[in-house]
Amino acid sequence: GTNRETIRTGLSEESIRAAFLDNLFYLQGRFPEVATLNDQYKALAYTVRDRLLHRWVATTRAYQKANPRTVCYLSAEYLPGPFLGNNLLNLGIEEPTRRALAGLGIELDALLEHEEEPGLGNGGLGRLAACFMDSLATLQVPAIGYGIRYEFGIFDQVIRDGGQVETTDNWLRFGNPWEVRRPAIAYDVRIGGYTEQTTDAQGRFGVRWVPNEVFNGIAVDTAILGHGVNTVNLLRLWTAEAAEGFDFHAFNRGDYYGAVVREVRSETISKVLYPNDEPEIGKRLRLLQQYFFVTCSLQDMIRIHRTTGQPLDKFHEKFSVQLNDTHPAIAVAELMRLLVDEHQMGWDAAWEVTRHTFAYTNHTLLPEALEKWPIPLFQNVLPRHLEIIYEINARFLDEVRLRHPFDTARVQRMSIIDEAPPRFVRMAHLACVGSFAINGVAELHSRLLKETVLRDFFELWPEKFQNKTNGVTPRRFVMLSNPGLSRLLTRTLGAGWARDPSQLRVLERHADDAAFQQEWREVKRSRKEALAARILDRCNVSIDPDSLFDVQAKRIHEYKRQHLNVLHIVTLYNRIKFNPGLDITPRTFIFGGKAAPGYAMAKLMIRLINAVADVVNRDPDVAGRLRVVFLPNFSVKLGHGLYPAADLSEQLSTAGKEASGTGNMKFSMNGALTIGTLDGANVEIREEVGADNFFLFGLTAEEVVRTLAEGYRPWDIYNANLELKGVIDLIASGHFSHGDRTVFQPLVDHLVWHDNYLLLADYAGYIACQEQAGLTYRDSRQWTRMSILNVARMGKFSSDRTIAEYCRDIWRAEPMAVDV
Ligand SMILES: CCc1ccc([C@H](C)CC(=O)N[C@@H]2O[C@H](CO)[C@@H](O)[C@H](O)[C@H]2O)cc1
Repeated sequence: GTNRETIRTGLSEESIRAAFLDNLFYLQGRFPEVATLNDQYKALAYTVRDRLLHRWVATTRAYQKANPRTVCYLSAEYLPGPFLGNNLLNLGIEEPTRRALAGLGIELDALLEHEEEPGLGNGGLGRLAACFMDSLATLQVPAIGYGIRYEFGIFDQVIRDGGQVETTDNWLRFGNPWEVRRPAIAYDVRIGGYTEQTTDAQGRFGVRWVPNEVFNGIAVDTAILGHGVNTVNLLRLWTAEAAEGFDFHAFNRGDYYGAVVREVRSETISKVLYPNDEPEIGKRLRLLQQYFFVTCSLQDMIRIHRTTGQPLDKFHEKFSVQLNDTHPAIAVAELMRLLVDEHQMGWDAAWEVTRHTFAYTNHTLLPEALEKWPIPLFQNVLPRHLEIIYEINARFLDEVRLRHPFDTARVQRMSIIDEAPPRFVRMAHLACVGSFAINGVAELHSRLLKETVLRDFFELWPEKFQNKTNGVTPRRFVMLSNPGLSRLLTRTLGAGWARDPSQLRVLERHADDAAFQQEWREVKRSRKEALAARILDRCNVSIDPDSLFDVQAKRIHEYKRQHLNVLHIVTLYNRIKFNPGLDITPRTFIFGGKAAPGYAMAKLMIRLINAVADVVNRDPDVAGRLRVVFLPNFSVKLGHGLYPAADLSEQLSTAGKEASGTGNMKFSMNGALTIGTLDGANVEIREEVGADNFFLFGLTAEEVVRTLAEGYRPWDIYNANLELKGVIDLIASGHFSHGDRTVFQPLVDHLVWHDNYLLLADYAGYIACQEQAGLTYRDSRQWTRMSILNVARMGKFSSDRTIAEYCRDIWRAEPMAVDV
């Protein structure tokens, strides 16, 4: 006789079971005997969603009442991962739910496995946004995440004949129980057209923008529940629709295409995620996507602000808006347009509000990744914004000239407009001029930003520059992904570590305790066995859980140097071929990662990994001492099984190229040791865990610059290092490509003649460091000690610490408890 109340909100096994059966019947129209896996999953998802909803409503009500300062995160990408497991964890009902379902003969893990994840991002930047949303809610900071609800996310990767094949990510085919469509929250999005001067009744000059196309942005909301709190923050993603859908008149004229063309054109805006993690110049749809979600988000913030009754010139006191890289940077011009054109604010007053509203995070130093839009395209899509940007730029350059008279070169370098034909809008410059804070995502990266790509801006505004070293949420990446480790930590330290990871330090005193070490190894072992089972099932490759699991999982990119990892594998292979009795530490090399579809060298790197795997895995001389696996379709969900099972985490980027990295943190938090360069957050991980507990190799960022500046000749290294020459020649010989010497020629040629990312320069150091790691692994007492110390000292890399710093130093936002 559970009453209505508990069926919707009860957290007990009984009420969850009752609610599940209720939803299976009333929402899925099924009874248990005929329910499909998807029916069961949806019924459970709605059951869990119900238990979020009253917290969601309570949070919204509390925010309306208290009108707190609110953080708005503008990101073109979010990689939240599957929701069910994380919501069960944050509600603290995983066990009662598992029992409730078991009572009906249903495996919770089967439903967790069934869930499609929203792949609305490419990699690090998108996942960081999701970790930030988890920490903002867990720290009870009022926040809204704004983005795009792509109908098709990052492609699904299939490996066919050793190569990557992209297939459409139809993640919404079964619907999405976690989202709530808000048709009443819709905004006009104007595109193209022209502008004209106007004078209003009082004779005041203004500008009218006459667009040649208008469509709508509709809000689709997802609840983001914090861990162990009542706070539910909003992830508001915009979907595009035609202002007027079906054109009946066209239909009556028999012009059926005409009847639907507007619908099709507008829907295209939020149809698909751009699968590249570096910009492609001049993609009109990409600019449309960026403007689309920015204007809907700013219009939504202005609507919320007006409900508080506060005047618009206090907008920046209500909202702090973070620009997640330059992708939303058009927001600086759009807020000016809304304040000046739509709300008749004077330019100066509007600029005061704007420059105190935005803060900008840079996520990459790669020059080719800094977005700039050709002016003709910009003029065509956003004519009014171009005028506003010209005005912002004119006033900005006046300030630069004041500070640096006669320094025309500096003025040209700093201008938001790149005068090189066809002339471009530099989005990073617009972001810097329109923001009160600019930050990098790791100490080294933030320093290099000030010394290189944003040096001029640092010299002009040193007070704007900050560092905010990235972090990851320990909820998804330890508690959810590694419950065995989580239980061992809680039994040893109490449960406080999940909310305050600095408590992990207490583990140091257990690092040499034999019994604890044994438990520690069993936790890792069980995850390695689970991953081995998954790899056997997915890739039909059997791997030995006793071997050293050596893992590199991240987007495929030359600066991340997956091919340096392959050079090590072929080196070991050659050593075995040369001396079959060689006593090496058995290793299993596991790769995961997608390549941008248009990035030929990255796709060739995937081909090389699979080609080497084919040969090494069935070469009798190797006799199982080496195994190579490319795990297809790396995603947040696949990461759940990978991070806890790794012994060694590969962080091989050329120093100065990886802004931070976040996978490095997830591996280390799960007890993997890191082999890496002094790049990005590796530097700080090594500082925290101790140099003795980190396998370091490679040139430093300064040495990289010097080596390239002094004229780098990889050919000489190739010829001087016989083992390296043997490795490269074997690849070039076609040994891994059925004798076909042409397949990997481009990669080999690039290495020995250009090697922009200094693989050959770092090769010898890397191989020696790997030998060290292999030897250390044999001393399991020493290895386990290092593993325990790594976890003990990873507290800094919780995204809670990162978010607390953003709140203190940039957003000036305070936590606000919510009672239900
Ligand atoms: C326009 C295409 C595009 C898409 C994404 C990006 C991102 C900036 C790439 C990215 O994901 N950067 C990664 O951001 C992480 C979070 O801060 C860092 O940890 C990684 O080092 C950085 O490569 C650039 C260009």
